Amino acid sequence: MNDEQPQNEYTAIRIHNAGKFLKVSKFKQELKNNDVDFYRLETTNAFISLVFDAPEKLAFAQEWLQKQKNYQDKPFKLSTIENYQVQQSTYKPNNTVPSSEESLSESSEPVQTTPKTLFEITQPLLNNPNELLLKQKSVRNALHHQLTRTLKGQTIQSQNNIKKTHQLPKIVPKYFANEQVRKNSFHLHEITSGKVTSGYRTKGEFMIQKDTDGVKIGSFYRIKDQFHVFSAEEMQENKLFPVQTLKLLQIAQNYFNQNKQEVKGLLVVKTSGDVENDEFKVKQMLVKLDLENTTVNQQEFQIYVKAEFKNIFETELVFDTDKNQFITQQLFGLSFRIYSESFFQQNIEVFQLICKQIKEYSSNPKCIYDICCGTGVIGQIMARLTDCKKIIGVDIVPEAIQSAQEQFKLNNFTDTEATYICGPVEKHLDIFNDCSSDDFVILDPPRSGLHPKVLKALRQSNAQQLVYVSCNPKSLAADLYGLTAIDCEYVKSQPVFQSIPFCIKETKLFNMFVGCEHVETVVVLQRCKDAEGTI
Ligand SMILES: C[S@@+](CC[C@H](N)C(=O)[O-])C[C@H]1O[C@@H](n2cnc3c(N)ncnc32)[C@H](O)[C@@H]1O
Repeated sequence: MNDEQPQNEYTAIRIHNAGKFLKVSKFKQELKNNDVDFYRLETTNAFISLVFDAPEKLAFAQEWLQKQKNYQDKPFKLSTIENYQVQQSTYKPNNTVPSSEESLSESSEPVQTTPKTLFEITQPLLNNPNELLLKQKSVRNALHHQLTRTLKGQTIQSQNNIKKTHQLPKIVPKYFANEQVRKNSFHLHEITSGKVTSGYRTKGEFMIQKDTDGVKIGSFYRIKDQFHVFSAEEMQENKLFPVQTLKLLQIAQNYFNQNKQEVKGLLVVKTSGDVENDEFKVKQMLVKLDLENTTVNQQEFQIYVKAEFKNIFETELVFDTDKNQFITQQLFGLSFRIYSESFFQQNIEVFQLICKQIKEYSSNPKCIYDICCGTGVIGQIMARLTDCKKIIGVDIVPEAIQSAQEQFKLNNFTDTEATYICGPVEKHLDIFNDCSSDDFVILDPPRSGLHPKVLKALRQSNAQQLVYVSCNPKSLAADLYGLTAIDCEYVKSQPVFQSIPFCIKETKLFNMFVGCEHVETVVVLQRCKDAEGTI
């Protein structure tokens, strides 16, 4: 593989639909065994991209791919991008643009996008006119694929560190066995988008490295421990981060360029925005610098950037020199403190649309369960919007719980009681013991989804309605199976669920991550009438 950024013409290939048919690790191994190096390998839900610096390398990859089983009948599709230029944007694509959802079906031609820089390869849907259609398709496929496998008795596994392999269900869930119901549940005909399409990302993580070759600031896309190096132009081209984030990277780069010491670390930049106005404005930033093996004086760096920022942007810049630093985000008349360690939603505008949608599903709840609550934002917003008098929130991150508690006090909830618990929800299952049919349970887990014990506790509780907010359709499908299956052996170590299952009432998509392949899915689940899964 090339260590340096290439300067000449290259050929990039995209393998569409690869996820289903191609084992990426095997492909990489094959390339490696044959000394075929490539500049970049990017895997997304929609496709895999590679850049080769010689035609014979591309030819080898193509030939190997052609030979793969299934290639001829249900293939992954291949598209090549000739004369791909890394530095200048001279590539004029021969685009194949599907005009409707239909044309994105399995048998359709591949969708080509227009990569102008390597950075665009890492953000494959940036400026793609078919972004929304592709996202719908990818979520639907992920959900269908996982659930269909389950129905066939095959094991399904979610992408996580908790192993969730479903065993053959004893009784096929009646609910999913009904083709019509299945279709309706996942008839994801639209994605709700916001107006803001650039500069929306409230958090960026960037590697910083200074060695004998100079300063590199890059993204997390790593190949064999190398990470992509931004040029100044490429940084400008990155449409996802607010301009202040990019300026901060430049300031950091200049600073470390002038500084003699070697540096290796991670720069985390968080911003809060005000999107009630039409224009997305970055109000505050929080910067955390984790430096490894370095002699650089952290304090010096912080003071420097702070001063620069005050002058240039008049932005209040807060440093995480101690654990008590935070930035503040206003939402629905409430404010939330974001500490460096706590999660906060990446796209504030779309998050507000999600909250409004969740509100539609609730009807005067007695208690709101905010599971994986982070800074308590969803639970507190829902409590305010529904005038609910009780909140129970759980999150594993102490700073997030600290923030939730502080905010609850500062947000002037009168006559409302809140209990925030710090720890993994799977270790606090007793909170579901008192759950009643009037309560509203909101689940917003990390990408890995919920622990099987949580699903089991929910099924055995009296909860009637759940809202599941997910950023990963794979773990969502696995968890939906656990919540809706009539009777299944979840994992060998878990007892068989013998409780009334939930059924899926509605599934909605939100374009939370514009330009990237990720999408936020909100699913409403309703308790079935009986253990047989009658809806
Ligand atoms: C997608 S975020 C949602 C946070 C919050 N609901 C919000 O809207 O900002 C997922 C949250 O789950 C928390 N988390 C991860 N694993 C957890 C676990 N086992 N138990 C409880 N919380 C967990 C993370 O700390 C993170 O705050």
